This record gives sequence, C-alpha cells and structure tokens, in this order.
Amino acid sequence: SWGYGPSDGPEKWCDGFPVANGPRQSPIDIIPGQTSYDSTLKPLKLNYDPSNSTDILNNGHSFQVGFVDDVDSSTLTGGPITGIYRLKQFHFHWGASDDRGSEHTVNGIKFPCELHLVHWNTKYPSFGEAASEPDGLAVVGVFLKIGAANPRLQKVLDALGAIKSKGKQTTFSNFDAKTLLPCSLDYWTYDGSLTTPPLLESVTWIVLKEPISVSPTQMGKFRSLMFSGDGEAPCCMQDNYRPPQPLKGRKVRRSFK
Ligand SMILES: COc1cc2c3c(ccc2cc1OS(N)(=O)=O)[C@@H]1CC[C@H](OS(N)(=O)=O)[C@@]1(C)C=C3
Ligand SMILES: [Zn+2]
Repeated sequence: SWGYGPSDGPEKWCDGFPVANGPRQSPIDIIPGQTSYDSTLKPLKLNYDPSNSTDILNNGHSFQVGFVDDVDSSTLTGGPITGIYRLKQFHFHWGASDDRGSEHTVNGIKFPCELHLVHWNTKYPSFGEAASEPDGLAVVGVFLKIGAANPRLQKVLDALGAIKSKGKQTTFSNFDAKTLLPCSLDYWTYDGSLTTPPLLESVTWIVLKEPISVSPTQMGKFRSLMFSGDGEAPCCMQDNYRPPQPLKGRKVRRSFK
C-alpha cells in the first residue's frame, strides 16, 4: 500500500490513485496576496461536545483521535459550507525537523506541523459515503508554529506512548477539540481533496490564518511514533505530509479583510 517513503510516497500515489493528478487536489500553497476577500462568507461555528472523543489510533500514516459521529454533538456549521457537518476525527502531519511538516504552505513557507479536523456532511449517511461526494467533507486546517510549549496539546502527546506502533489504539475520552483552536477563526477556503489516498476530491478546505504554538520538545514526541507495526523493521513516523499541488485555476477566498 501507500506511504511517505521514496518507493511508496506522494510521487508514486498516482499509480494506484489516478485522481492524484486531478483538478482539485490538496494541499496547496496559499499566496495571501492572490486570495480574494469574500464578505458573504459566514463566521465559522464549531460546536464540539468535549464528552464525545472516543479513541486515539496509530493508523500507520498518522495518529487520529476519533469522535462519536452518530449524533449531531460535535458539529461544524457556517463558514463557506451549508448544512451541518459532523466531526469524525482529527490528526496531524509533521516533519523530521522543524523546518517542514505542514501540508499547506503560506507564500511557500512550511510550518513544522499541521492539524486537520475532519468533518462530514450529514446530508449523507456516513463519512465513507460522504467522502466520495464533491460537498461531502470539510477539513479545518490549523498550522502549528514553534514557540512555547502548548499545554492544550499535552494530553494528546501524553497518550502517544500507548500507540507507538501501527495498529495500536487506546481509549481517549473527554477531550475537547475546541481547545486546540487559535483565538481567531479567520480562514482561507478553497475546494480540494483528501491529502492521503484515496485523495478523493470531496473536501471544502478551511485553513485558519492564526497558528497555534508547539515547542521543539513537543515536536519530538510526534516523531517518537512509528509508521511500522510491532515485529516490522522500525521506521519513525515523520515527514508524513504531501507537498503542495497545482492550483489549476482554483480561487482561494478569505473570510477576513
Ligand atoms: C474513504 O474511506 C475512508 C477514508 C479514510 C481516510 C482517512 C482515515 C480513515 C478513512 C476511512 C475510510 O473509510 S471509512 N471506514 O470511513 O468508510 C485519512 C486520515 C488522513 C486523511 O485526512 S486528510 N489529510 O485528507 O484531511 C483521511 C481522512 C483520508 C481518508
Ligand atoms: Zn490530514
């Protein structure tokens, strides 16, 4: 299957997933001077119920915190989307060193890490089905910038010891995903795709302008995870990011002046 190495990484994904060369692939380089302010964009409304995180899983590509998504308890509304989208999971992408790791870039600048909060449109019966619809998913992207240690991240990072290798999973309850968001919800938005296979072109991307902080020590904790499973040749989980893809004429709008 696919990965982030020289033989199975982003340059090879088009072999198994031809949509990799499609018209609305993600991530992209965001060039603020080329975005257009859209006064009709609504404020983002993120109503996350802290009690419905369920588990934390090393899926061999990243780690993800899952949420109960059979009721409208953790939802995204407003912003560029219509209707109600439910939070399914959040996960991160990061680098082997602090000079890279984010998927979206801003004026070509890479951040050391990027958080993705994945939501699906409740007009469809499930995440899996929504994932193949052009308006099926909405992912909120948050950049992490090197600075002071972020206490909001610590509970997540302290759980990583229990899911070091691929396939490991443990319960992770009462985590309020809202605490990971920056003060400002100003955002850029564009039509894109999943950034990992199956690379489906079903995502309305909502990338927050304001980053949250992470310390170098905390970044080290991300890199202590393994792509590999127990009994496999150990391989550190790092550089699990797809580089920016061609814009192909897409417009990027912004919610702020
Ligand atoms: C399409 O069915 C599944 C897709 C899954 C995916 C992921 C995780 C689980 C998936 C499960 C799928 O099948 S299912 N069981 O939900 O029907 C990826 C995690 C990283 C990536 O998110 S990103 N970077 O694009 O924002 C995800 C959400 C992409 C697909
Ligand atoms: Zn992601």
